[in-house]
Amino acid sequence: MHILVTGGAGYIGSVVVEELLAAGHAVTVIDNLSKGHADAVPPEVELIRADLREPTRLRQILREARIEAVVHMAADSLVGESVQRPEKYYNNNMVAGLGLLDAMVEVGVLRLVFSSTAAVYGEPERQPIEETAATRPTNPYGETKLALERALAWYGGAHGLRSASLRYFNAAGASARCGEVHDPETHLIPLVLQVAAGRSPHVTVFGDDYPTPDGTCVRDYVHVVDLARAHVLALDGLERGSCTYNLGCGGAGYSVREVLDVAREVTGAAIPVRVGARRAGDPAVLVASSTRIEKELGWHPRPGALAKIIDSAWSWMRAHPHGYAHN
Ligand SMILES: NC(=O)c1ccc[n+]([C@@H]2O[C@H](COP(=O)([O-])OP(=O)(O)OC[C@H]3O[C@@H](n4cnc5c(N)ncnc54)[C@H](O)[C@@H]3O)[C@@H](O)[C@H]2O)c1
Ligand SMILES: O=c1ccn([C@@H]2O[C@H](COP(=O)(O)OP(=O)(O)O[C@H]3O[C@H](CO)[C@H](O)[C@H](O)[C@H]3O)[C@@H](O)[C@H]2O)c(=O)[nH]1
Repeated sequence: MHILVTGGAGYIGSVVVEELLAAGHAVTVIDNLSKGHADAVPPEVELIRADLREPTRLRQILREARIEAVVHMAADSLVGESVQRPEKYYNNNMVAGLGLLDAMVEVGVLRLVFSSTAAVYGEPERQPIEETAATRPTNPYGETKLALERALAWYGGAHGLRSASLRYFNAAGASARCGEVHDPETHLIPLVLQVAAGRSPHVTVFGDDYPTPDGTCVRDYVHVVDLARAHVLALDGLERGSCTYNLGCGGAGYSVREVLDVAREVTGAAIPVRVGARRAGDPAVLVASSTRIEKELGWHPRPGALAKIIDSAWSWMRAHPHGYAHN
C-alpha cells in the first residue's frame, strides 16, 4: 500500500517509516518539522514539509499520491505543557486530527492507524491496564487523544473509516538509523543518557514518595522498533475491522531507580541523582496488558527489554553526538 505517515520525521514516526518500508509499503511523510528532523526520514521517502492544518494541501496530497492508508502520529505530546496550554493541544491534536479525518473521508481513504497513549486512562484502578479499563484522562493531552479515538468510532459507523488506535506506553530506545532527539528533552531515558555522556550534571528523580516498592514511579518501557512493528500488523489487521490496542511490555514495569541502575550497567557511568518534587500529573504506576494485540495480531515485544532498550539508545547517542544534522 501507499501510506501517508503524519509526523513521520518525529522520534517514533521515523522508525515506523523504516518498518513500513521493510514490510514492502510505499511511504510519504507529512511533517511541519516543529519537532521532527528532515534527516530522520530515509532519502527514498518523500518528505512534504507542511502542516496538517492546511486542508487544501492535505486533500491534494491524499489524491495525487493515491494514498491508501494513513498512520497519524503528528501531535503535541507533552503532558505538563498540555496542562499549561490546553488550547495548543485541542488545536493540534483534536482540531487538526478531525481535519485529517474529514479530508480522508472526502477523498475516500478509509484506513487509519492512530497514535494514542496510556494517558487516556488517567489514574487507573488496576494494573496491568487492559483496554477495557475506564478512560478518565487527567490532562488535556490524554483528553484530546481520547476525543480523537471517540471520533474515529463515530466516523467508522457513518463513513466506513476503519481505524486502529494504538495506546503506547513509554516508547524508548533507537533503531540503527533513528533515535530520540527532542528540544527540550523531557523523557527519562534520553535525559539519563545525557548525564552518562557528561552533558548534564545529574538526573532529577521526580518524587520518591510514591506507593511503589522503591518510592519512584513505575512505567512500562517499550522498544521503539517493537512499537513500530505493531503499526505494520495493525494496518493488516484493519481488514478485520476497527480496534484499540495497548502497546507495552507488561510484567512489573520499571521504577525510575531501576531505570537508573540499568543505565549505569549499560553505560558504566556513575549517573548522579538528585531527588526533586513530584511532577504534576504523573500517575504512580502505568503498566500495560498487551494481551489483546498479542492474541489478535501476534505482536510480541522482544524479551530482556530494558537493558536492550537503553543499550540501543546509548549506541545511537554515541554515534550521533550532535543529534541529526538538519532540524
Ligand atoms: N513518545 C512516547 O512515549 C509516546 C507515548 C504515547 C503516545 N505517543 C504519541 O506518538 C506520536 C509520536 O510521538 P513522538 O514521541 O515521536 O513525538 P515527536 O514530537 O518526536 O513527533 C511528532 C511529529 O509530528 C510533527 N507534527 C506535530 N504537529 C504537526 C502538524 N500540525 N502538522 C505536521 N506535523 C506535525 C512534529 O514535527 C514531529 O515530527 C504522538 O502522536 C504522541 O502523542 C508518544
Ligand atoms: O527528568 C526526569 C524525567 C522523568 N522522570 C520520571 O520518569 C518517568 C517517565 O517519564 P517520561 O517523561 O519519560 O514519560 P511519561 O511516563 O511521563 O510519558 C509517557 O507516557 C505518557 C502517558 O502517561 C505520554 O503518552 C507521553 O507522551 C509519554 O512520553 C516518570 O515517572 C517521570 O516522573 C524523572 O523522574 N525525571
